[in-house]
Amino acid sequence: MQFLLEHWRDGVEILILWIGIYQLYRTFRATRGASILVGIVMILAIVTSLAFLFQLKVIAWILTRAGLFGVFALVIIFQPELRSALAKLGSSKFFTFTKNQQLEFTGMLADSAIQLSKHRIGALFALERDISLQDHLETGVPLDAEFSPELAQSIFYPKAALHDGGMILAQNRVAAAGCVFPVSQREMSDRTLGLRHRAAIGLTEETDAVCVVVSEETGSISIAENGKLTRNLTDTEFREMLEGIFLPEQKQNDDDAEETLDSKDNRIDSSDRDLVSD
Ligand SMILES: Nc1ncnc2c1ncn2[C@@H]1O[C@H](COP(=O)(O)OP(=O)(O)OP(=O)(O)O)[C@@H](O)[C@H]1O
Repeated sequence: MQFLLEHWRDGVEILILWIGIYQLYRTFRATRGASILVGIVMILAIVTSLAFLFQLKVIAWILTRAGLFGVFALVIIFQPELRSALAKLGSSKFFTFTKNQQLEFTGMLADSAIQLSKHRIGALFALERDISLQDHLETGVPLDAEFSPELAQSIFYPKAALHDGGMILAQNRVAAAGCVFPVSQREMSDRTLGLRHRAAIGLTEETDAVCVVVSEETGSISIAENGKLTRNLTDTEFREMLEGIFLPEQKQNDDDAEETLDSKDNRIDSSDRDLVSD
């Protein structure tokens, strides 16, 4: 009891630090700087342990003094992530969308891409996830507008001023249009793949964004994720894939419901067979 009374503050401190470090890790784990941070922490941990183990006083002294510069270095390395985290603090990133809002947005995006495809209007959408697309947003025209299929159609209409380039969707809103994305430099086996599709692959190689491409030439719809392009999706496949990415639970429920129906059908089928054989 005496021990608890004396040391409860230490426990609270450890808990606060643990929560803080875990939240930092969660914020940065999906970013490009995450591997750099892990590398720096590992090197620092090894060198510090060696310095204290072998009583290397000068190195230990340098490490303690270098800590301050280390903080500056981290601020510079994580500048894009910090900037977007601060911007999101002021906006609504911490506001999580309800399932219904997400379902509505995904449905609207699917409707929009299918409409564009029917009219053979070329389009490129990039959907921001954990990694900020701020750098790419700055290559285009910031909009911060509510998304609607009509707006997408007006923007990608071939004679419109912003039809060239990609549209960035962040927080279920149109963040910008006319943005230039990095074109994938990977050796493509398919030489028919033009710049719009390669830009979708390039952006999803560099970030965790998901891209939707509508081909002007063929009207086909493709989705790029993690640098992989899934092409020529039918309307149903496209809707299902979008749902699978943005509403995995919803998709799972739908699949389960379908499976239950299928198994019921199978049961009916087998009983029918019995009837026939009898
Ligand atoms: N780096 C880029 N970032 C964003 N959009 C781009 C980029 N490069 C090209 N685009 C868009 O792609 C259009 C050119 O597409 P291109 O015909 O080369 O590609 P594609 O993949 O064959 O597409 P489509 O099937 O629609 O013709 C440009 O008009 C421009 O709007």
